[in-house]
Amino acid sequence: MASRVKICGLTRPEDIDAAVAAGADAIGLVFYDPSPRAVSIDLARQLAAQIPAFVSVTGLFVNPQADFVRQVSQQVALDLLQFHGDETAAFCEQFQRRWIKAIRVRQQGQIEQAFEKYKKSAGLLVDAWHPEQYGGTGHGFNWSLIPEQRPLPLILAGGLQPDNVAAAVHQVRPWAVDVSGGVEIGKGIKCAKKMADFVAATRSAGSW
Ligand SMILES: O=C(O)c1ccccc1N[C@@H]1O[C@H](COP(=O)(O)O)[C@@H](O)[C@H]1O
Repeated sequence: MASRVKICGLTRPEDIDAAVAAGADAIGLVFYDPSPRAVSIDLARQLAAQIPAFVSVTGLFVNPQADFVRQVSQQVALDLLQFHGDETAAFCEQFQRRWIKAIRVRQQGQIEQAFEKYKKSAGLLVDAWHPEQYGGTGHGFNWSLIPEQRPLPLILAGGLQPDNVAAAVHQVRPWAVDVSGGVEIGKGIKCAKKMADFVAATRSAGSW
């Protein structure tokens, strides 16, 4: 198996084209207003329409109102919902869409508990813990907290960049890696070269 690549927090049409050309398997659009990477529904609809078949589109939410998730889902061609806040499993399940849950890791045993709590998800995303931010911090965490036994696909995020993603893939062997800040030249402004280097470095880590 080889780790898939999701690039998150795109806000510009040219960055979508560059991410697709780089070989990203999935693109993430942020629907969380405080984020500098947040997109409006109108912009998201345009960006999603640019994405070709077999590259999936994920919508990222943080503690959203259910009506807002429904409104976005009706208007934007999303393949997957990503919940990055304190949402319960029951909340995430209500939309008749495939979903993944992100957790912010800071202690032993937390990931094992989340596998159980979110067992109906399509994957568990593990990100760095931060006292004030829900994600997109550019910080990593101690990968040795990640268990070998994984009842769900594990998506590794948090501070990944072209220079460390191969080591991350070697050590963790995640189903997928997810990057935002590590391929940017400014918040929400992606760099085509960094995205290409990130995908190439992930692929260079090989398969197992
Ligand atoms: O990108 C954001 O602004 C964001 C805001 C709130 C929650 C999550 C967010 N992004 C996700 O965070 C991880 C790690 O990002 P980074 O690579 O460390 O910058 C990733 O899944 C982003 O999609």
